[in-house]
Amino acid sequence: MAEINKYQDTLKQYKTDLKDADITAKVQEIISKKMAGNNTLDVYKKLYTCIDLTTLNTTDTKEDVWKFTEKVNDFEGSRPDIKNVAAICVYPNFAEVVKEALTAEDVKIACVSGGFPTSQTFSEVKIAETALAVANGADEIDIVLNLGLFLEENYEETCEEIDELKHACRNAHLKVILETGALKSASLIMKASVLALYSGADFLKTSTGKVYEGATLEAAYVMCNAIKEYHNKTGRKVGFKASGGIATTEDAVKYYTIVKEVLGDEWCNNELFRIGASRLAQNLLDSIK
Ligand SMILES: O=C[C@H](O)COP(=O)(O)O
Repeated sequence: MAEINKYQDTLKQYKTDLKDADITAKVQEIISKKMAGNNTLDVYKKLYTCIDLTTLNTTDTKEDVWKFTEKVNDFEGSRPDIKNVAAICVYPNFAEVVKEALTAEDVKIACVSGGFPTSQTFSEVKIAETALAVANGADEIDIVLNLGLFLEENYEETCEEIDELKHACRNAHLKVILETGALKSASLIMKASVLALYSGADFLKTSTGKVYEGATLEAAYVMCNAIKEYHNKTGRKVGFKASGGIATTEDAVKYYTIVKEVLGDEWCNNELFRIGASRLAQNLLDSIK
């Protein structure tokens, strides 16, 4: 009971009864007033460096992943005015392939893990999968919040599982995917954000890009506000990753605008802001021509 109260008490420190209509209005105001100022070549170039270049296909082969990695290698130095993507994001069984193929500097290896994309498996399996991904070269691990536990308000087990996975990450960074398309309401997204933040997440990530609706600006706004409030209370900076369905330069600039307005310039770099995307990179390059 004491443990259950611990998580309820943590949630009480944050305003979690949010009205969806208020969030939508706030997002529209930010985009209409601030987005135009971010439609610049410098922002497009920065956005390129914030991409987690993703291939998460059921049909991915070692050869596909090797070629995917070679494209990132080939980009290195081909456009001296643009730095490379932040990371290559693959299924955990391909960490080793990326590690072997990757020659581009400063590009991280990110692996989805923990029973991605559903998180519906044994904690032991999630821990083993995560530990193996890290042992095989992953610098970053993207797991999905256990939505079943969260929605039945079993916050203790929800948080303990994240904490255990954080330990399995060792020095790798942990991104916690809230799957906001399944949570839907701003209040649930805020609660899930707070619990993930207090369980050791290094990044909050919106979506898996599978089954449910991907990132929305409203979810991004709520999550960035949670990160901001958490930083004000604790001093710890946690990153934000938007993912799922982000394909155009316009989409990317919109998310950048939300991050910049809520969290400030300090968050507008690939240490604290990522976009997970399989189709965005070429569109951004076309906008920079
Ligand atoms: O985390 C990354 C997402 O799965 C990518 O989604 P996407 O294929 O819609 O860009």
